[in-house]
Amino acid sequence: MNKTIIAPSILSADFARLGEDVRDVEARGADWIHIDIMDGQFVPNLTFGPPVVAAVRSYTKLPFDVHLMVNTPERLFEDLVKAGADRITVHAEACTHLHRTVQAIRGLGLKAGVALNPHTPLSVLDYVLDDLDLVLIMTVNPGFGGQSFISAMLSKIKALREELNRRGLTDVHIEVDGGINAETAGLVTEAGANALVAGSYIFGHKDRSLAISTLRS
Ligand SMILES: O=C(CO)[C@@H](O)[C@H](O)COP(=O)(O)O
Ligand SMILES: [Fe+2]
Repeated sequence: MNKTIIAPSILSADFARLGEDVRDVEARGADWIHIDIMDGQFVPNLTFGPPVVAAVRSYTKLPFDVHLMVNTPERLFEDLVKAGADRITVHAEACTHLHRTVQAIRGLGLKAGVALNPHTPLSVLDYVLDDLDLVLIMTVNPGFGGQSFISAMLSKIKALREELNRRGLTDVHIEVDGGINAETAGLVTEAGANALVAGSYIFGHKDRSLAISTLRS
C-alpha cells in the first residue's frame, strides 16, 4: 500500500449534476468515489439511498466506497450491491451484531469496513479487526461536510496503525473522513492513514486536479 488513496466525498458535489461531478473527479485523478448515505436517525442529516447510487454508477469506473451513517445498515446491503457498490463501511455504533454485519458484507462479495465516531475507542474492534478490509476513523462527528478536523484523532490513527502492524494486517486500509485539506492531509498520513476522504476541499477547490494531487503529496 504505497500510494495514498484519494476519495472525494460527493456530499459536497452539486446534487443537480452528480454524474458530471463524479466523472470530473475521476478525470482529475481520484481513486475511489466516497458516497455518504445518511438516514436522519443515526445522524441528523438525510441524503439519498441506493437508487441515486445506481444512477451515478454509469458515470465512472472508479470503486464506490459507501459510508453508511444509518441504523440497521444490513437492510440496504442487497440494494447497494445491485446499485454497484464495491465497498461498504458501517458504523460500529449502529450495529448490535457487528461481526455478523461484517460477514454479511463480505458474503455479498464486497469489501467490508467499520467506521468509528470520534468518541469511540479502538477497542471495539479488538475481535473483528482480522475480518476487515478497512477501518474508517472519523475525524469529525458524522453528519455534515465542511466541519473542522479533530486533532485528537491523530493518536487514534497512530495506535491503529501500530495494532495493524502488530497483527501483520498490512493490507487493511486506514481511511480518514472529515476536515481533510492541504494542512491536515500530511498530519493523518504521517500518523498512518492511507486513504483520505475529502468533500469540501476537493469540490470547493477551483482546480480539483491540484486539490487531489496536493492531498496525495
Ligand atoms: O461522512 C462525512 C460526513 O459525515 C464525510 O464524508 C463528509 O462529506 C466530509 O466532508 P469534508 O469534511 O471533507 O468537507
Ligand atoms: Fe463519509
